Amino acid sequence: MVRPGRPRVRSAPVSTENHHRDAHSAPPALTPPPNALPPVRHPDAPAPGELLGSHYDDCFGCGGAQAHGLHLEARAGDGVTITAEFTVQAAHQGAPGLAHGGVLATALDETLGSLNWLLRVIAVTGRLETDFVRPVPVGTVLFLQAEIVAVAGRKIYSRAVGRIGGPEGPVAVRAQALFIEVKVEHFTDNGRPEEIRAAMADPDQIRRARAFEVNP
Ligand SMILES: CCCCCCCCCCCC(=O)SCCNC(=O)CCNC(=O)[C@H](O)C(C)(C)COP(=O)(O)OP(=O)(O)OC[C@H]1O[C@@H](n2cnc3c(N)ncnc32)[C@H](O)[C@@H]1OP(=O)(O)O
Repeated sequence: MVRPGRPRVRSAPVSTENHHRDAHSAPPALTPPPNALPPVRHPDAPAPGELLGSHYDDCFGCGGAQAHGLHLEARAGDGVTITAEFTVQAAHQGAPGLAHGGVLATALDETLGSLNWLLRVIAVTGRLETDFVRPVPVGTVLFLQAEIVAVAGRKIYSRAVGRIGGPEGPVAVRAQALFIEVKVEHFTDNGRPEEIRAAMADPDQIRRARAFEVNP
């Protein structure tokens, strides 16, 4: 019998690739190749415990000039690790009272991006895979821990976890990422000229360099 109403949705055959991975294995593009090396902390990297501070005032992730930004604060850890925190604000909602998934992905991206400062290389996100494990209410402090796993040429493999409330809190989000090292021209050739000019004109050499994550 054919029933009226909405057409039935037939499911198309789906690749089984992701279903056969166990919970801890990375997909191929996020798995360091055999020639990958352990990351090396730059000798001038911030000391463990030191706040990294915002790299750019207008950064949505960490900048102070973004009223509705995350204002994420990252702190260097031991080795090539960092911790970071941000408080979910009403402006970050997706569903009522809950953080938007894209905002949580931004927090992971920003945290993982900040990690590269410990290597002192300029790198951008090539791939970011996120697992959303539990909902995150407005008002929550999301506590993030991130580490670089390996480096292969220009490719930097890293991962992060975000917990509710603090380092012992329940896991809310996880991510694995591949960052790609770039030259400063990546920004100067592609960014809108007015912001590039303003950043380059900053007399504070360190701030100017960090706007593009350049080794000062
Ligand atoms: C306190 C201060 C901190 C500062 C904290 C700063 C935080 C900043 C915010 C967080 C970071 C961001 O959001 S950054 C913004 C979001 N990201 C972007 O806008 C990037 C847009 N994409 C691009 O511009 C480009 O696709 C690049 C640069 C990623 C790659 O282009 P390319 O330079 O031409 O390099 P290409 O030859 O294609 O790739 C080099 C190698 O990487 C691999 N590769 C490249 N892309 C991918 C990919 N998506 N997935 C897998 N693999 C990839 C290639 O296979 C190749 O491997 P092999 O053949 O060598 O093996």
